[in-house]
Amino acid sequence: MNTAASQLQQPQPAPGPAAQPQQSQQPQQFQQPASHTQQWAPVIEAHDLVMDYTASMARAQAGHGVTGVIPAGTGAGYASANPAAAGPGAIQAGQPSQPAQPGFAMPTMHTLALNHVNFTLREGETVAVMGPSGSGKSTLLHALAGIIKPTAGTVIFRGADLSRMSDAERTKLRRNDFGFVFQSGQLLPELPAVENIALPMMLDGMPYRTATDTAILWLERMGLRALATHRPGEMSGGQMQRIAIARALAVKPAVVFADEPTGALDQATGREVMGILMAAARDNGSAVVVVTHDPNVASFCGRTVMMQDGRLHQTDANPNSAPAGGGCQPQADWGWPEGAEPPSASLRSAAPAGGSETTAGGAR
Ligand SMILES: Nc1ncnc2c1ncn2[C@@H]1O[C@H](COP(=O)(O)OP(=O)(O)OP(=O)(O)O)[C@@H](O)[C@H]1O
Repeated sequence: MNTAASQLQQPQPAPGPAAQPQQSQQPQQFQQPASHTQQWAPVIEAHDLVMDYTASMARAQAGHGVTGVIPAGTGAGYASANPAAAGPGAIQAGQPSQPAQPGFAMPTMHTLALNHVNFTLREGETVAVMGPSGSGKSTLLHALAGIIKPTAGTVIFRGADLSRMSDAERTKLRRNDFGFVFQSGQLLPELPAVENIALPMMLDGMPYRTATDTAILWLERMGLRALATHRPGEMSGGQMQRIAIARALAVKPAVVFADEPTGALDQATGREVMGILMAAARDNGSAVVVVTHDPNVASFCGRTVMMQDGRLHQTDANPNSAPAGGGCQPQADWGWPEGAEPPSASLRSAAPAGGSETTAGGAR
């Protein structure tokens, strides 16, 4: 990586409700890495999140807001994808919730994609979300990022309740304070790399020239200066992901949400992309939430949490990257931690009903 470019930094807003992204009219400058001493305050706090897609869709179709209240702790009244994990009174998948009435059957086979989840992300912290397919990982990420409105529960970003924001305010929040990296396909195919990176900055009001100058600096940092005028269709998967990372981080987001960011890459490229993502986020002071099936990807993060059947199970500080309690700690070379015990090893063996610091009403 270009040494000078690797120091690409932006001024960090002070944590707190009043913190706003700073919008410079100059290209970003090279600065010293951000201090992490102020990065322990919560940046996102999620309380008692419930996501019932069926109920939310029904309420939306009926023109109601999403205010459903579902009993905490048991998932009572709802089917579980894993009946053994369902609480007492839970309805098994495939069973109607009401006794059948002659001539009128209305099965409600709801599955809670989020079942009373609590989650705290601290400033600058890096967290991996793992778990089986369908366990609710992406739903959690989308709820934290304000992409979907949970059926119940609250998401607080630096003291502001997302559910109390208008759609326009939430859109602004996503644009200014959050960055997104998906598995693939997030780049606009008709724009060259430099404009793909510049676009979110321009949407935030930055003049074209300043935004593209800043984008060039990011391209240099990514080692992709030569691809500035290339369109996504002319790039490899790894190159596209590096462009996507630059685009996500160029707006100085407080939080980067990454959903399977290496899912379409081979292992070596995935390792490289994760190293770049984490180094850039660290230098930016951005917190990161990574949804992944890959324990090697999770091992880049300070902490791993495990989703199963809509519940968030135990948290596990990754010994190779952060002290207990999480936090973004730079690794020696931002490669795979050598000889690392994947955090998922212990998580995989965790009993679904084990103590959770993140399930509503559950003991830490
Ligand atoms: N838009 C939707 N409408 C209805 N149900 C949905 C929707 N999105 C997800 N679900 C359901 O919510 C549950 C959780 O899905 P989610 O995508 O969050 O799981 P995941 O853990 O991210 O899965 P994967 O690892 O396969 O991506 C699943 O049962 C899924 O079918």
